[in-house]
Amino acid sequence: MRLIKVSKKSDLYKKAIDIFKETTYGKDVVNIAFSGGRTPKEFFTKLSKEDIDWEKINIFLVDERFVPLDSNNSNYNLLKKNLLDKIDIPEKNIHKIEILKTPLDSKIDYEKRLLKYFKGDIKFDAVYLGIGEDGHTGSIFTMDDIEVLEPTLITESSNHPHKRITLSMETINKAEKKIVIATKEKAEVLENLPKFKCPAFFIDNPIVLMEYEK
Ligand SMILES: O=C(O)[C@H](O)[C@@H](O)[C@H](O)[C@H](O)COP(=O)(O)O
Repeated sequence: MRLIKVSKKSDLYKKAIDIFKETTYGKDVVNIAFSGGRTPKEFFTKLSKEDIDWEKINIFLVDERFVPLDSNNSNYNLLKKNLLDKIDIPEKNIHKIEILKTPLDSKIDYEKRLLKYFKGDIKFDAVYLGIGEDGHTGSIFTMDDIEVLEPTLITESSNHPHKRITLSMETINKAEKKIVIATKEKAEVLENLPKFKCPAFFIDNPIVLMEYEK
């Protein structure tokens, strides 16, 4: 694990942007997956103001709640409002998790498109992750969820609303970079990860951007 500690929230997002830019250098096509939740909102807003060649960036979702895409609870909607609507990116570069008739339909559809796009081997250049107070990441909530070897899975948790479609830990871990953005409220969870071995503990070699309380 690479731990980068910063004392200000704004530096947390600055580091996340630096890594984003580093990831794009020298590449003709870049494939990045973003998570939802509250943490990335400001990161998306700041990222939208950067000088980035969006033509070469393909944006995917790490996870999605099974709610209409224009709902305030949709991860795609968060990404759209705070980043996609503010940048010049071709529609074909945006790979959302479509909300179809059932979560299974959505999972199958996303997985099919991922496999087609990555020609069978789903490897992102970077995956941006958050961490829940219970140690979940993406929408991977339980130890059983971690074991799934398929590229995506459907999950649910009594502590979190909505069924979810999420990349599996297997897929997340194949990414070249796994970046975890942790605001200071998450310091305690991060500290306890080795003890409780919750899903976020199983991210392989992450870059953890952590805001610490001064
Ligand atoms: O859809 C989601 O909720 C997420 O992708 C989830 O994994 C999130 O990253 C963490 O729960 C942290 O959420 P907060 O940033 O809201 O604390």
